[in-house]
Amino acid sequence: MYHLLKGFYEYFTRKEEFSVIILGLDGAGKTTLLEKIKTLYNDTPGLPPNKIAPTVGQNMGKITLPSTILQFWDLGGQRGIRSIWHRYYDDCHAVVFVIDAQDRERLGEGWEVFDSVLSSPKILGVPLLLLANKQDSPQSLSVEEIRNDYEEWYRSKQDAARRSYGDEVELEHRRDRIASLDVMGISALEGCAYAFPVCAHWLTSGPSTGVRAAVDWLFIRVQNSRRRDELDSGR
Ligand SMILES: Nc1nc2c(ncn2[C@@H]2O[C@H](COP(=O)(O)OP(=O)(O)OP(=O)(O)O)[C@@H](O)[C@H]2O)c(=O)[nH]1
Ligand SMILES: [Mg+2]
Repeated sequence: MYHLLKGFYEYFTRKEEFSVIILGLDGAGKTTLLEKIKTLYNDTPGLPPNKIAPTVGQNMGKITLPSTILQFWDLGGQRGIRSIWHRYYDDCHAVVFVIDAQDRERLGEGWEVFDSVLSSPKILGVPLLLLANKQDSPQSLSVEEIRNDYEEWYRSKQDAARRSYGDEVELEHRRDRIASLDVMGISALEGCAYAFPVCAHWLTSGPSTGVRAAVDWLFIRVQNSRRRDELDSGR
């Protein structure tokens, strides 16, 4: 009887684990974000920003939410390290792509890399969140400007492809994904989502809203896509 009850208890209190990969160019703020998430959700705080070095390989962090464990994989963004990203695609349940919204010079490079992630067949059905980081900096582009910049970049890429190949088929299936793309503004450094000129969320919910809102988004989206998978497989 004890074992039966224990089995029931374990079954009903078990936590499902989901993997989230954090991608983006070097210097975008991925590790700063991971460490901020650890600080906000775990008893042991993450590393302070001044102790964070460029990532050579990967960092991992886990947080526990109601009925769910999110396991984050923060992958190094330097050019040579990006070639290992695809190894994580098969087992991930969500992708976060971090853009440095204050580094206008590297936006084009960022979009090139983002676009190759977005169109990778292995993660076509996986929830994807674009984070416009460094919103604490006055030089940063807003969420709207970041979205427009990407759409403009995408349009010119499409035009170039049409001119070269007269070919739209390959680009076409990405259109839906881009149309439904969620973009959020955060400051991984401060944890806050800034609504210029002051952080509106800060006034209502404390200074950690931006990063928390991103984690909430991930929590909801991985649950929803799991339910869809269950329905598809008739469970
Ligand atoms: N102002 C500001 N600076 C930030 C923010 N997030 C990160 N940074 C700074 O950006 C720099 C790079 O941050 P990292 O977290 O190491 O960047 P990364 O994306 O992990 O870089 P790689 O490991 O090389 O791929 C550091 O100097 C951070 O302090 C932010 O929200 N605001
Ligand atoms: Mg890093």
